[in-house]
Amino acid sequence: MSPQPARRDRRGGPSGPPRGRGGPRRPPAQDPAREAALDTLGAVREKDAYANLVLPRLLRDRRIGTRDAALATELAYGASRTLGLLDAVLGECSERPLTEIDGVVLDGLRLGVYQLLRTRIPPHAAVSASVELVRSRAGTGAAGFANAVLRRATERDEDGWVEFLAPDSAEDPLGYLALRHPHPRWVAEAFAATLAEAGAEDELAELLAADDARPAVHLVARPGEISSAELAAITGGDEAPYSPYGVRLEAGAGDPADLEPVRERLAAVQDEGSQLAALALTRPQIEGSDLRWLDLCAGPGGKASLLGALVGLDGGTLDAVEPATHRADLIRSVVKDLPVRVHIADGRRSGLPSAAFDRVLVDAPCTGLGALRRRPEARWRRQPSDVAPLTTLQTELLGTALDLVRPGGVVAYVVCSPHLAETVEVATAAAARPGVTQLDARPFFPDVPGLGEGPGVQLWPHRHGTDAMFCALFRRD
Ligand SMILES: C[S@@+](CC[C@H](N)C(=O)[O-])C[C@H]1O[C@@H](n2cnc3c(N)ncnc32)[C@H](O)[C@@H]1O
Repeated sequence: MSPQPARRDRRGGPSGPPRGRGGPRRPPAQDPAREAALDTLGAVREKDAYANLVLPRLLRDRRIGTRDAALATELAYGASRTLGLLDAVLGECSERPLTEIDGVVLDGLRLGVYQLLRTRIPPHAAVSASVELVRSRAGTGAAGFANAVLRRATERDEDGWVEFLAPDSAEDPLGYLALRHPHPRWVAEAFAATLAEAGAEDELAELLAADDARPAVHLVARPGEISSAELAAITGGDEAPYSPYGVRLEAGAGDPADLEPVRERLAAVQDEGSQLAALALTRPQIEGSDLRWLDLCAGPGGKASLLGALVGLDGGTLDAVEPATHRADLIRSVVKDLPVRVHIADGRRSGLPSAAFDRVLVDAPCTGLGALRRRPEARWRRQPSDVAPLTTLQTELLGTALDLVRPGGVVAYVVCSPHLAETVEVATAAAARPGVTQLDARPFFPDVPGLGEGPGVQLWPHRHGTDAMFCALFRRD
């Protein structure tokens, strides 16, 4: 069944106010969860803010209680993640183009459609709460418009809308899946290309579905301070399957920053894939000294903290380079009692001596397409044009790392992305340099299944429950 045509106003547009005009305002809605979610979407849209930084601050500042906080989180992160599907539904239900709808009204509509499609909130409650929210921010006329649009959105559930709006799954399977598990098409294409390289193209649906789910939180136990078994017992989590320092907590298990071992800096939040990539640098045997390690792109310090603790156990040191001052400050705060020296510098010209380091990590700036689960709005913000400048920087940073490592030493090139241009292509170009040998990284991810043909390792959310980290290892001859 196709949606009903929208009721038209005298100018021939759908009912509702023109941009920026509203009727008399009612007192603010008493709905702290939806208000916080709406303000989060507003900050993401207007200020390019990160939902997962804005919302926790709002919840704290407004002293929003646990139940409302859980609802606000579900709505703000869920709507940010599924934006492409929500806008496709709204595009069908509103005769006014979405670009002509006031931002705050559009965000209210997105939250409304999200509730209709993805929550158990009864449709009449989802519609009336969203309409009241719009009324409180944009007036009575906007509320009438929102009511008309959302009523049309109630005509189908999520499956119904996907079947109605998506391309035919036989003719355009990728386009279908990109709407079914909301991802921009170019991102789904990049994932499909990497899976196809590994002969695993049939895993795309599973990957996109995993990427569409709220991830578990992973903790890392600081080596020498606490074991993963102790950390799991204290936090009620489970020891991670692959990282000897990892603990997995249930998704939505509360704010991990409140956990005692995290407050006491015995543990930190770190995806298990990041732990594995950092550990891979430490595992290849090297001859001679092994006490001088370098993290060339270190902010905000997650891997520097793990590597600093490990090299410190043997009396060694880690140099950590980061050009952004505020991120260098974050590194300093997490490595306080570790043998780590922080340098504020561009990794390509840090002034550090060549051929001096035993092990070098290049955890390069990247598109972050491997961590879309954790950054709700990121998939819609990233653009294909972001890739080329990043691959240039990645190539330069990896080249510098290969100059800074000593003969016989090891370099790990790591990105949180499965995009072939950022992974295999950068690694292959580096391996072609004279005096550089790419190692098969798979043995340095012991007991991790599904690592493919090598020599690089690509982790996946649907296979490993980690972010889609890529790691390539090199030895300087
Ligand atoms: C993927 S993040 C590193 C994450 C970090 N290793 C961790 O585990 O917490 C990449 C970092 O590289 C930094 N960066 C950007 N350009 C850089 C450059 N030219 N040289 C060194 N670092 C750079 C970014 O500011 C960012 O902090």
